[in-house]
Amino acid sequence: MFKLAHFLKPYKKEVILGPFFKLLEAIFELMIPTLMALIIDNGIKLGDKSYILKIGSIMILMAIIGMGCAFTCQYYAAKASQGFGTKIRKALFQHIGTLSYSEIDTIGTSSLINRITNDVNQLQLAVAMLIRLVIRAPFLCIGGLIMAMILDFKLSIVIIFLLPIFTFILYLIMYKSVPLYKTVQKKLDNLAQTLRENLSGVRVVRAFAKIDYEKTRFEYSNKNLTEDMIKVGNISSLLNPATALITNFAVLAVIWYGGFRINIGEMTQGQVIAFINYINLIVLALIVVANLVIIFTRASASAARVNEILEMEPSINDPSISNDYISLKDSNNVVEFRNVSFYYKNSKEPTLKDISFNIKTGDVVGIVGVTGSGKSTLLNLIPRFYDTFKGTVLVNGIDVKEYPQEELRKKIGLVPQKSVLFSGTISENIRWGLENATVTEVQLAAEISQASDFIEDFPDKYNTVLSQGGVNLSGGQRQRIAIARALVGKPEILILDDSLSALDYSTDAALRKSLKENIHNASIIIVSQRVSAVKNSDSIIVLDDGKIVGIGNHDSLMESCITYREIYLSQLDRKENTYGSPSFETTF
Ligand SMILES: Nc1ncnc2c1ncn2[C@@H]1O[C@H](COP(=O)(O)OP(=O)(O)OP(=O)(O)O)[C@@H](O)[C@H]1O
Repeated sequence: MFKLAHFLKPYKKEVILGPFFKLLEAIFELMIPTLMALIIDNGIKLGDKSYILKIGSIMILMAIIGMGCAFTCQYYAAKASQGFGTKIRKALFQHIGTLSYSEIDTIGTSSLINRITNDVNQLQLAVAMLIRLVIRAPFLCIGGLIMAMILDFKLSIVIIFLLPIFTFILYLIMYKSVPLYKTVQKKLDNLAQTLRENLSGVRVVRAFAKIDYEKTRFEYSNKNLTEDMIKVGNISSLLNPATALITNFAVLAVIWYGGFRINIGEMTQGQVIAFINYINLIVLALIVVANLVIIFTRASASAARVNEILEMEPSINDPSISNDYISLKDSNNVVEFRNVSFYYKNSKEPTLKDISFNIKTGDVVGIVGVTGSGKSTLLNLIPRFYDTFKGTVLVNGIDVKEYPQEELRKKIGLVPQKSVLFSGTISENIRWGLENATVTEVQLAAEISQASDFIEDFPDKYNTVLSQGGVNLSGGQRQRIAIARALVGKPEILILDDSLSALDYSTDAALRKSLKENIHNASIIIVSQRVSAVKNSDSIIVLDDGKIVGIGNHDSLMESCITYREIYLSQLDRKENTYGSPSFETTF
């Protein structure tokens, strides 16, 4: 937790003054039982109304000042803890932005969300408690003991006996419950993961009639978490009855021994009542201390999870020296792979094995291969979402590792397999590709991507608001907006990762024709499961199990590459059966 302390720096004043005001309140609170004793012994007993009024007024005044102190402390605690949380959330968010896919894969998106929300909340709570109670509770405990000793030293032996028994019980409860809190945190991650998958995939869940299966999965995670929570709750619930029992025994002992001492004139009734109040004060303060330990233990587990992210070094960094020369074109090969091999962190087998090929300026290159053969992985190496294990990826003849990432990615227009749009209008979504794009540029990109027709049909046209990332659009419409977003930045390399899959054959063909007619300076890489989508490309790369098994144009591959021929013939049969004739296999 100490590693996160610097986030509290801007709140030095609040962190110092908050506990100070709480301490003042505690001092007033400590004096109340003694003043009560005075009222009983000197006011009520002697029937001295003016004395009762005088001391009563002092008590009321102290209560009002105490309230003011408590309020001020509360204000400082809220300001510091909320500010602290906001700063950590911001730092986490920014740092996650610098991490590569590899680190994000390792932690998992749900866990990242949980850490930014739930874990930061735990830390906020700990800071609020630190300001409000960390000094007050021990002060009340020790102060209560001193006041009781001043009141009557002999009777305070009861408290001296009470304290170790009470501390032992607290220790037992915490010993059992604290490790469980750490497990609970992990199980919360699992629950969030299940929930996230379920909610984001709600359509698939329904389409596959998997509601019952998902229900069982959710119930399992939920039950798992609930069981641990109940265990923690059961253990913690022992605290109150155990405390009450011990306190009541202590009060009994005070009344018995105190009564005896009143009889022999060594104590007054007021003092015994004040003594009982001090016992309650000490016990309550001890319970607060126990809760503080629990809160801080949970917070330290959360702090470790937050620190894990903040200390995670991004595996992909910009080069340390500035490479001004990279704006110059260095080669005829826009993209080149030289003996590239790649592993995912958690896999034993390489996903890509010794890949070499090059793409010339203005070329249209298709990549085909069965599912899982490594097509998307290969594409992800071009914008350097991952680093190669062996070999080099070059863009314009320069190793991608020598580019500042932003510079490199500006050259590339990527349309991912799953079209991700953001809440906002259609034009805002397209402008993601080029912030300052003019209306004409946005419209042109939409026209090339065959999106303009359906956009114009919406009453608000380009100002149509996409709710929740475009759930109000069809899959094909989302894909076309994603393509327009990639096109508007006029990339040097346009990558379509199976991003025409949701289009019908005629729109697919029209889109490819439009790309060919309008995009002249860019090289285009098209990954597709459909051979028809890449058949007329300048060159086609055939991937099988992470290896290139063929490169060439359609005709040469039909002759030389068995895998390509098999894929083509299997699709030809299917298409003829389904659509009658392969008449849309035009353009590239
Ligand atoms: N983030 C990841 N972590 C670990 N393994 C991964 C990851 N992404 C993909 N893989 C694995 O790498 C292999 C290649 O996956 P990739 O997505 O590149 O295939 P693909 O050819 O694009 O498949 P598809 O046509 O189905 O999209 C698969 O075996 C997959 O399980």
